[in-house]
Amino acid sequence: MPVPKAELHLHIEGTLEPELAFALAERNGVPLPCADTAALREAYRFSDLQSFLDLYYGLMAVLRTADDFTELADAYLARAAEQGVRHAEIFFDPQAHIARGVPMGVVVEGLGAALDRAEERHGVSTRLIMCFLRDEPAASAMATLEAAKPYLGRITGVGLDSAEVGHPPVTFREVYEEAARLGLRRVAHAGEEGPPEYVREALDVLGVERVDHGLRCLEDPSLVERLVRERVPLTLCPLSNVRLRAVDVLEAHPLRTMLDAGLVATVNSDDPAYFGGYAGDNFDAVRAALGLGPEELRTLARNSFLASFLEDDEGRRERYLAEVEAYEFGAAGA
Ligand SMILES: Nc1ncnc2[nH]cnc12
Ligand SMILES: [Zn+2]
Repeated sequence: MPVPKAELHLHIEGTLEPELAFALAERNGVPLPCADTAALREAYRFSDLQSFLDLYYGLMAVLRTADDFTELADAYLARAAEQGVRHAEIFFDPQAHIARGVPMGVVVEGLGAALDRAEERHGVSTRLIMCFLRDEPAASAMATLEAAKPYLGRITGVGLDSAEVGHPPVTFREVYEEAARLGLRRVAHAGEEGPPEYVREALDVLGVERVDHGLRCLEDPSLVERLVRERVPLTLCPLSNVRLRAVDVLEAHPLRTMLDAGLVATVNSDDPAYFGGYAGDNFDAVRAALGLGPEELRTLARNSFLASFLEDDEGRRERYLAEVEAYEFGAAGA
């Protein structure tokens, strides 16, 4: 069994495997731009974040009913559990669905049905985090937050994703203030393609508790010092970084540098159907490419639970942490 871990950076729409995309396309009568799953996989060659997002938003058209979302989440949870994920904090992009005529309620109820039985079926505890699309206006994000109000019992927090450069966190100040008033936890993508200044803004203006990616913080030593001092977790996604060309090759990924600097780094899969692997695959890949040893892998697993939003959950975090400390790393998968 792989090391127990929490997955904290996972877009549920990014778990749509080609086989399920074709099955849903047929069921819902939605045309796809590729003839078969092999042709679709061929299209998974990205030059940057935007080239990926174009395909990601296009393929979502197959998701129409609550059952579609339940099936999608259930398939993810099964695969994640196989790779040692014990707790998953799952992003979803409601604006991308509402714009296609799929209402918030369909999405949340559909995902919620899978999450409700995740513990029993897959042994995975879960949280749901609603992301705003930063390349849409702040007013649209605010309307989305309003539309989510009947479902806040199911939603733990808010995030910010989509095309980063040119869309600074400060644009969403009021939306995050309102989210905080509603008692929601706050995270945001920052420093994936955008500058270190966006990471600072996410902390100072949006009040985020974790930074998604945060890779480019390394360009600003005083920011790194602050992230270390304040123990702000970074949810890194190594295979994603290679596929979207944030780093050239996995061997050049700065994960080890970040751990050595004392950053609270975690390893996650982002959009596993598109980037070549789920959480355990990301652990295995960095283990091999960077030569990480058992104690570094244990630190990553420990960090994932420390950085999670599990504290309200009767001792679960402590139980998971105890499992991490007791885990014996072998030669096989992490
Ligand atoms: N890696 C990523 N960055 C920004 N937005 C995303 N939406 C899905 N995956 C994303
Ligand atoms: Zn992401």
